[in-house]
Amino acid sequence: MLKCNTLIPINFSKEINDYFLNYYTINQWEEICSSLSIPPCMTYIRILSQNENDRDNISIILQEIINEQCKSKEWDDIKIIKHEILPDVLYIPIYGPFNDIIPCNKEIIVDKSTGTSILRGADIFAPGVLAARPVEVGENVAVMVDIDGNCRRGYLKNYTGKKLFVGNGKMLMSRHEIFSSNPSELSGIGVLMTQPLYRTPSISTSLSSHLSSLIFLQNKPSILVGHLLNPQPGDNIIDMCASPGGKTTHIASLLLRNSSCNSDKSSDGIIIATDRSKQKVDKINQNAVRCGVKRLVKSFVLDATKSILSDNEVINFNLKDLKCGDQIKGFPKEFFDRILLDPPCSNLGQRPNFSINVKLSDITITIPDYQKKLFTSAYKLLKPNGVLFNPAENEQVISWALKNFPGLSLIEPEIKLGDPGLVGTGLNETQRFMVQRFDPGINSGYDTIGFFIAKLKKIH
Ligand SMILES: C[S@@+](CC[C@H](N)C(=O)[O-])C[C@H]1O[C@@H](n2cnc3c(N)ncnc32)[C@H](O)[C@@H]1O
Repeated sequence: MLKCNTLIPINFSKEINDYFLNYYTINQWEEICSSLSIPPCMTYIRILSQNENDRDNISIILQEIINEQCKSKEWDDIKIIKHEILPDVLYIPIYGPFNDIIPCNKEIIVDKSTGTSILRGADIFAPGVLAARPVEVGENVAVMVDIDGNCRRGYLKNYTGKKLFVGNGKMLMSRHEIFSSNPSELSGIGVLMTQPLYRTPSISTSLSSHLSSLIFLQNKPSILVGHLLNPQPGDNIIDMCASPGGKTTHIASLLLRNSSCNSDKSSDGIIIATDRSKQKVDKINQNAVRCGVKRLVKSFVLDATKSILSDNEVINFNLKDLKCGDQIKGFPKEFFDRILLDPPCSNLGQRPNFSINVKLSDITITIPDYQKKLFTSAYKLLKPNGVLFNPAENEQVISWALKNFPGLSLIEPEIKLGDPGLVGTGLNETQRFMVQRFDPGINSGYDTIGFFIAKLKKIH
């Protein structure tokens, strides 16, 4: 039997531990560090139909696929569940860890992103296999993740670098088939995960079938953002950091649903989705097409830190002149009724993770400063009475915004699924209970990635 390391808590530097211990008890922080290395206990799925009754039908189709997978892998049944509060959400439990699995003698090595997908239920696509001793179709293998990224593709010997066991699988392709072509030319499942450390159906495999136009894999707090934004017919909405478009497409679906009684299609409203490169904007477009909301989504390349038109530029501005996919200069001040600002963050809350490389200065200076720059643009683009959503890095950015932008205030969220904001971060007691925090492994973060949401209104 091979001796294997299994998942261990994320190890942060002393300065990062000390920083977070200002806000969490030791027990809470240890729980967060352990939870970051394991998957959440649910996979969330947003249904793409605007008709909530379709959730039942989609749930039946999905359940059949899940039943087939469980049968073929000889697992107990796994039941899909309807979310009690979010009407367009289904979720599937992730069971584990199955620590009693005995690793097979032969092993293959996969990269970290493949390892992460395995822990969330995926089988292994052939390009994800980094190395293997000679192995044939049908053989069982232990699947190990290359933690330091040092394993060369196609390595033939026993890899002795740092590696972690994520389960056993069955080869659907031989070593020869996997390594005789370029990864870009390879496709299909190379290894079926028969005994993963965490057990849940592989929904991404199903996505290649007709289900891709019915469902969208998305984390629960991200789906919550769309519901809280609650787009209304006639609204001018912008999602300023939108790619790949998960939240944009959800907002568009909700707008379609909210406009369904409205026969005048020209007043449905509009969602502008911007990101900083053409490639990222193309991705938003692809998702808008897949989700059936292309009619409402106009996407452009725009640096959100420089998105306000000068007085001269405003004179010639006409939204209808802008061509989807183009680089644009920005928008007039106070142009939007609702703004979603989902800025880049430290990704500290993503899970599962094998290691996290983040510096304290990233969390306390670099990222908040960048978010503040983006926030300043968003504030200027917002109409008086407009609503701004900011899934920011943390409470400090929101507390800074409340002090620096007169007329801005937090709004009580209509749906609360998260925990209050942290103590000692600049928000007062009332404000703390108006933001929502999801900390991996703790209370509301038990079943999700880490996340933070604030809903603000510009009163004047
Ligand atoms: C957290 S992701 C957005 C995820 C997206 N809202 C979704 O739900 O699918 C942050 C995005 O911000 C974009 N971004 C970063 N800086 C930007 C800038 N100055 N202008 C526009 N987009 C920017 C990144 O390219 C990235 O796609």
